[in-house]
Amino acid sequence: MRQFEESMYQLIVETSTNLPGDVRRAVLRGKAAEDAATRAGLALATITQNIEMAEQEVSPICQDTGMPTFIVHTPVGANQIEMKKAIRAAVVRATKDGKLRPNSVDSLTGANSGDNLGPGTPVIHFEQWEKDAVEVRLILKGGGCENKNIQYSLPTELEGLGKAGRDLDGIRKCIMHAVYQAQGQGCSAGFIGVGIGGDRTTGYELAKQQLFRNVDDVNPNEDLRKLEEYVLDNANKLGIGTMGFGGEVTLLGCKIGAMNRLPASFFVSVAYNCWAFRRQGVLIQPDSGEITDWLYESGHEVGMNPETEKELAATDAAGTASSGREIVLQTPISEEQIRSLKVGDVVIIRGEMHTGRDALHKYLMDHDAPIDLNGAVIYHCGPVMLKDEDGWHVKAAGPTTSIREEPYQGDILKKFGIRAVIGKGGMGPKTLQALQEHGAVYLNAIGGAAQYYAKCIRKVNGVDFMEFGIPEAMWHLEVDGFAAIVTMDSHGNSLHADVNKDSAAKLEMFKEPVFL
Ligand SMILES: O=C(O)C[C@H](O)C(=O)O
Ligand code: SF4
Repeated sequence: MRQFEESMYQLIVETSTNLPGDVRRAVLRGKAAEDAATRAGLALATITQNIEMAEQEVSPICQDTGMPTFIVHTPVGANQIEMKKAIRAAVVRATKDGKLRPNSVDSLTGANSGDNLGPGTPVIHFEQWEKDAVEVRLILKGGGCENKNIQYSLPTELEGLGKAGRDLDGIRKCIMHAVYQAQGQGCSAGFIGVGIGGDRTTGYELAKQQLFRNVDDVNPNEDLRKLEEYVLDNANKLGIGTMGFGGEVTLLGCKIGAMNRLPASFFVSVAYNCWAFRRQGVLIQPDSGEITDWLYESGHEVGMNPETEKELAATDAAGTASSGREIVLQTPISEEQIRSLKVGDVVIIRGEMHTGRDALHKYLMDHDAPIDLNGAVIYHCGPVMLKDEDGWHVKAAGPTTSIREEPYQGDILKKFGIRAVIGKGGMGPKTLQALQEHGAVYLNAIGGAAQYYAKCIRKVNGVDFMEFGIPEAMWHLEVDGFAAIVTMDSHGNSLHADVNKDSAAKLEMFKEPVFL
């Protein structure tokens, strides 16, 4: 097994940087179904471009490289202890090389271990089988979409859908509701894995297992096949759209599995995965540890932007077409400039912005900021950063889910004079009110487009709070050409509130029984 560690390293790099062929095809199908001259069309064009960039740069598709989860099948007698050591070593090396973000955080102290090792991380499951080869599958599922997983206990009462009973139709309602409740926050358009039955733990495990199925496979169980097709067709009628911008494409894949349950329990567990659906697998020759086969079609075979130049032109056109306006904002930004912006405007940011997420927002509530934030732009982002003799470099830097900062954001805006917040998925009424009172905007960047945004960062001007760990530190970044869409303005308008309301109304269309 000399080569096993190297093989695991290759598996991690491939999974993090090169989206597999079946997933790419699903994204392309979504793009074809969406009107290019809309906000969702623009988002999909950015996503496809980002997928290409990640492959070319061999850098993370999304900065959140998730919870590395390895599922290993071994022949009887294989040394699992050695394999575990090799997997952990490969994880450490991939983290050092910027292919994985340091993502293992002490739940009590908040300390980041820095190398992705820690109690419970990475996740490694072993199972024996009677074949000669070793099989390793890896999924890198990010935190934002993980937060959108949901588990239902039937019978239950569902918002908009009424009673969901212990039958196929009750399951149908749960799945439709699961897609609705995720809105754009798990970086739709997404893929869902559903586990029917089991207990609370094995139900979620089964849901995650479904994510290892090929996007284009056909469920051998006739009832489940019908349900998968129904959900895929109908979830797209909810109008949530890519990034929750509204539109035709909300779901790209639906896979459902069933297992036995206890008489008293009936769980439907849903694992929501973003479009950055990173999973791969390899077959390993057990003596040498070398890779003999990849389990999913390589992304390399499925080009995302056959006519990149034309696409880019179309993207720019779409950006302006969606609102008719494209506005350059140079930091620091004045209140007057902000007040002139409306939902739908595309802004291009130039100057300095500052990253800040969970740890920083909590801190700023009762401390001073290390720099002057008057007129500043805060970016909800936990980047992948590497340091060499020339200083820090940004390897991946897309937005994180903003709603987590809802309890703090309004107060912090006012306290420090911040004029713009960039993130994804939108924020709630408290922030909307503060935007109006103080004169600020919420800008939605395209979730997962970590290479696309990293390219806009010209220089790392500095960093504060390194003690929070790389993703949570406050990075001061010099940007140019950083495009984002105004989705909440200073006049009380919120695209997110509108899409939420519209999709809630549409959800009610699915109230009547379908599977009797
Ligand atoms: O942690 C991140 O950078 C992003 C996260 O996956 C999210 O979707 O919010
Ligand atoms: S930021 Fe979006 S694309 Fe990245 S892991 Fe989170 S949910 Fe997925």
